Parts: sequence; C-alpha cells; structure tokens
Amino acid sequence: MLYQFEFRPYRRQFKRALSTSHGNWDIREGIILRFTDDKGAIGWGEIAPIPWFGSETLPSAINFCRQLGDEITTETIFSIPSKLPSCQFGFESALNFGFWILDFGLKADFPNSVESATNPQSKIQNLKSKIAYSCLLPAGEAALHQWQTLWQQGYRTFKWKINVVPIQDEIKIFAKLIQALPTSAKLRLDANAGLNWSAANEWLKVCENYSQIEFLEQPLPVEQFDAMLDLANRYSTPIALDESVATLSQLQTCYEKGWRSIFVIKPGIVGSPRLLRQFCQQHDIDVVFSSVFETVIGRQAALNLAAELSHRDRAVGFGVNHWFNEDEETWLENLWNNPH
Ligand SMILES: O=C(O)CCC(=O)C1=CC=C[C@@H](O)[C@@H]1C(=O)O
Ligand SMILES: [Mg+2]
Repeated sequence: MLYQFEFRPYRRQFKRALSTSHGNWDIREGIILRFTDDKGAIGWGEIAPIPWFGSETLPSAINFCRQLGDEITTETIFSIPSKLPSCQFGFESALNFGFWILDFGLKADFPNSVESATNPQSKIQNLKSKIAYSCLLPAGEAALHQWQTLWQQGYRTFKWKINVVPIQDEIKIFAKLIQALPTSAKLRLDANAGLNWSAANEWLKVCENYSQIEFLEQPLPVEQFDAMLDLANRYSTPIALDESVATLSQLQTCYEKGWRSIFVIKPGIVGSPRLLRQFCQQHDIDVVFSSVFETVIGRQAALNLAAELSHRDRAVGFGVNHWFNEDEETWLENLWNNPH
C-alpha cells in the first residue's frame, strides 16, 4: 500500500520544567507525521524521542523522515530498523486510520477514547479491564500543595520523582505527603536510575511501612540489573524497571534475565507496536504504560495500545497535568498550516 507522506518537526516549551534526577527537561521536541491514502483518508503519527532513555535522537529521526521523500509504503514502515524505535512507533501508529483529524476537529472512531484521554477517572474501554490514570506530581515540596487539586479532579494514583533534593530532606517531605494522602491513594516513586545501593535500601525500608506505595521505579542505573533483582527479592514494595526496559530489545533481555516484577512501557520509545503486541501476548508481564509527554497524536496511539495490552488494574501514566500552554488542536492546526 502506498501513502502520501508529510512531516513537521516541532518544539514545545513545557509550562513547567520537569525536574528529575536526570536533570531538568524544558522543551519537548518531536515530529508529527501525516499519511494520506488513495481515497484521501488521513492517518496521523508522532515521533517523540527520549535519547537519554535510549531512543534515537531527534536529528536522526528527522534525517530518516527526510530521506523518505513524499511517499511511503507499508513495506518500508515495517522494515524501519530497531535503532529507530520512536520512528517505528510513529510510522506504525499513522497506519491506524481509525484515528484522524477532520478540519482539526479531533475525532477518533474509538467510542469516547478522546474523552478518556483527558478525564482522569474516565475509563478507556478495552476487552478485559478498564484503566484509570496516574498523574505526575511536581518534585519536592510542591507536591504537598498540588496533590489535593489533582485528587479533586479525580486522580487516585500519583507519581513523585525522588532523588531531586537531598535524601534526608526528601524523606521528610515524603513523610508529610504520605500522611496527607488518603489511605485509598496510590503513590509511585520514580528515582530515574539516580540512587545508589545504600539510598535505594533506605527508601525501600521507608516504603515498607506504607501500603499506599504502589512501586519504586528504576531505583538504580540500568547496568545494575542484578542489584535491582536483589532489591525486588528483599522488599515487599514492588520495583518497576523503566530506563532498563526503554526499548523492546531491553524489555526482552530483562525478561530473559528473570525480571518478573513491574515493567514500565513507554509506547512512544519502545519501538514497533506490532512487535510489542507480539511480546505482550506471548508473556504475561506486569505492565505500567507511561507517557513520553507527547502530543495528543502520540498519546492517543499509546493509549490505544495500553487499552489493548493492559490486563492488570495498573493506572496508566498519562495523567494530564497540562504540560503545555496551548490547546492541543490549536497548536496542531498552527503547526500544520504555518510550518516555520
Ligand atoms: O509515567 C508517568 O507517570 C508519566 C511519565 C513520566 O513520568 C516520564 C516520562 C518521560 C521521562 C521521564 O521523565 C518520566 C519517567 O521516568 O517515567
Ligand atoms: Mg520513570
């Protein structure tokens, strides 16, 4: 099958820089793809790399798009190399013509799927279960002042970045946060690979006292897999791998090396949805789907995958904390009609 192909690189300033133990992240850069088939139907896709997680860089994705010219076939799409995982995701997603934009009035042929993309407690319909949303809290003390607003919006699961301030101060803030949160709330801690063995044990000893802690995400660097496997066996608080399983080949490797706790999957950078589907159908793994702070195009494609492949009641990390200032559709219309 042959499609007309167009693409637009984009840059979007976050409303608030994202503080993680990787450092601060201010700008989301990516590429929006548009396919048009021989009947004029339109398919949209998004390439949203996170190089420091192990995906390709934006320049390499742009170079890949440039060398394609203005036509593309399904054969080309399904032969995109695994060294371009965000491109694999973006191009395969654009083939899903069930989701299109008519005159920039966002429309999808999944009942209520767009509505569910913003309402935290709405449920994405899927075959086996319904999914709620988790929302990222601001790092540090700010979390104490933000969680109530998000709770009133309907969120019941929150994620809080740790290793952003010195550990003793952070544990004091954590104690205030966990005391303030209702007992029915769930809290995820994300260290972004920034702890050492001693600090990881210190955090896990603290977490042991609180049933609201759903998991500790990526406590140690990617190369310390054995140590994380050891932690997973020592404590009752589950460990979730994120940076360690950023691409499909890493996911397969960690599974083969015996990981059976939680896998955080970021569809936007993991690679081919077709190959991910095969892996998740072959292995009954405990998955949390997570955003790459993409636009509504990549988000909807990722949520459709999450709805299809989630089969445990794990909230998806796509809570809308309004990362960007502009309204999505206005932004997209401007990007497409006024390419700079
Ligand atoms: O998973 C979520 O709840 C939201 C997404 C999220 O936390 C992240 C997205 C992209 C990069 C990281 O800063 C961060 C993560 O480490 O999971
Ligand atoms: Mg993470």
